[in-house]
This record gives sequence, C-alpha cells and structure tokens, in this order.
Amino acid sequence: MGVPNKVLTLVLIREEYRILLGMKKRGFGVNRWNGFGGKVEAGETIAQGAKREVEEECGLTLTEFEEVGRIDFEFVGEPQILEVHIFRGDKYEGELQETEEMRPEWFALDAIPFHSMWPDDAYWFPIFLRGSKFKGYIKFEGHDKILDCSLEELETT
Ligand SMILES: Cc1cc(-c2ccco2)c2oc(N)nc2c1
Repeated sequence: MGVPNKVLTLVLIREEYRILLGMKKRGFGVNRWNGFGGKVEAGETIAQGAKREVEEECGLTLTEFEEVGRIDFEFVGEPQILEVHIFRGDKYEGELQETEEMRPEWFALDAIPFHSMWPDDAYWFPIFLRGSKFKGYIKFEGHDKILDCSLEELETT
C-alpha cells in the first residue's frame, strides 16, 4: 500500500436539543467550528485518543461515547488519506473551559454554523443527528472545495 493513513478522531458531544462545538484557534482547521479531536498517539486506542483530545481541548471528561462514523478524506496532490473516526459523546463530567486550542460553545441543533465549519459537515451532520451510523469518502481541493463526496448510512438506530 502507498502511504499509511493518518488516523484522526472527531467527537461531537450532543444533547437532546444542542451540540457542543469548538472554534479552532490555531493549526489545522483554524477559524472553523468543529467537534473536538486530533491525532491518535502511539500506544493509545482510537477511543482513548478521542477521550484525551476532548479533555485537552475543552476540559470535559467523556463518560459515555460511541463511534458512529468514519470518513476517509483525500486532498488533491497529497498521497496521505486522513482517516477520521467520528464519535458521539453522550455523557460527560467536568467543567467546560476555553483552551489555547479551542473556544467551546453550545449550539441549538437548528442553528449549527455550517458557514463557519468544514464544508463536508453539511453532508454528514444530518445523518449523524438522526442517530445513524455512516461511512464515507470525501475528496478536497484545498480546504474549501469538495470534488467528490460519497456517504453510506449503515443503520438507523
Ligand atoms: C479533512 C477534514 C479533517 C477534519 C478533522 C480534523 C480533526 C478531526 O477531523 C474534519 O472535521 C470535519 N468536521 N471536517 C473535516 C475535514
């Protein structure tokens, strides 16, 4: 196989009528609202990495969360696929805090700021919000243009 995939986590903490997003203050995806996540480190599972990133980025400790999706992202001109494992956070403990990485904020489900998020979110958030599991492949040109998008809903819970 070519270059191995880069494994990333993305956690969306969701309550009945609101979802927790963070404004990314630096680095990859800066100036966009997103879930919490990042690289999976050596010696940790993907789930452990997801939990760690949430703690580091917003101070919350996940006590119940589930992997609900997986999207492989390709960028034109880059050989490495970003393999993003998407989790729904159901229960958490601790105090929400702003960090150097993220400014957290709760959004009503009918007021998700898609115009200030990664463009792919508009495609898979509806699947995520109705509680389905999904997998997909999305090809970007730069960080703003989607060339291809294929998403498969796996089950409706
Ligand atoms: C290419 C790409 C990457 C990520 C990402 C960064 C860290 C975890 O996932 C995304 O997140 C969203 N919402 N769209 C995304 C596109």
